[in-house]
Amino acid sequence: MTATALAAVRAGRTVLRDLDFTVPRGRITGLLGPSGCGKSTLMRAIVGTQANVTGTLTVLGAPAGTPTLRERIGYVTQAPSIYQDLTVRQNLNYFAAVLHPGRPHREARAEAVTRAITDVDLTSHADHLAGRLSGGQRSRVSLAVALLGTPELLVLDEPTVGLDPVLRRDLWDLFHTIADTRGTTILISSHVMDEAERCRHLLLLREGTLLAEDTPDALRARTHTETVEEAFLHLVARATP
Ligand SMILES: Nc1ncnc2c1ncn2[C@@H]1O[C@H](COP(=O)(O)OP(=O)(O)OP(=O)(O)O)[C@@H](O)[C@H]1O
Repeated sequence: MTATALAAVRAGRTVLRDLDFTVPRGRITGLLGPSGCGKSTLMRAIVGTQANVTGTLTVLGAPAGTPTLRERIGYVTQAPSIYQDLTVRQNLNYFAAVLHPGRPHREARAEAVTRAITDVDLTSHADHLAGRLSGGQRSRVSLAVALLGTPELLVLDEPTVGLDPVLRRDLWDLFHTIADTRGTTILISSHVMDEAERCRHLLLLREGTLLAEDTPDALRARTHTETVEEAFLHLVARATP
């Protein structure tokens, strides 16, 4: 994925400006920055749902928003997008039917559902109501929905927000497994800087502009800091006159 001179305007205000970056394929890229800096807007631009975007944005070789990209991208928004009054399997059956409707696809659908439930390690909860699951389990159901179409690109908007450290670690292990075993490109946003250490590539965003694009190691090395959080603060201080 590459962006050149990417900008976005929301309600008359420029919320992304002059972004140039590359997201490498088959790896985990972290989109990090404080609340309100434009992470969700950028993700919406990438999946093609954001209005008033200018510049060039190429996703999986096609301009962002191209209809054929829809089934090649899995997108998990911040707000839970699953039905609380359905079980985990019923939720997935429903979304699988939207993706591949019709009787001829029935077997493939059932297989895809079972695989997605296994992928996110929820087999033992498959028949539990989504509304009775913990926050972390619900996040995993949303992720399973996104995995149904075997996407080449997964866009995950703050998937670990509000989760305890153990669940966060488990989810990150899952993201790495998905990237490593399937070559899926993953873009994950977070405002928690320590999550940056788990990414292969980083985009640091602040007030709609890109503060840095680098690997965590290179970022720490060139700012002479120990953590990405310190590196971020160092770069903010340098950028503020
Ligand atoms: N529906 C909207 N209409 C107008 N402006 C909006 C809308 N949603 C967000 N914004 C503005 O766009 C800017 C970027 O918001 P965005 O949601 O992309 O940030 P974010 O980094 O994802 O924040 P958070 O981490 O809190 O979700 C903010 O200044 C916000 O006020």
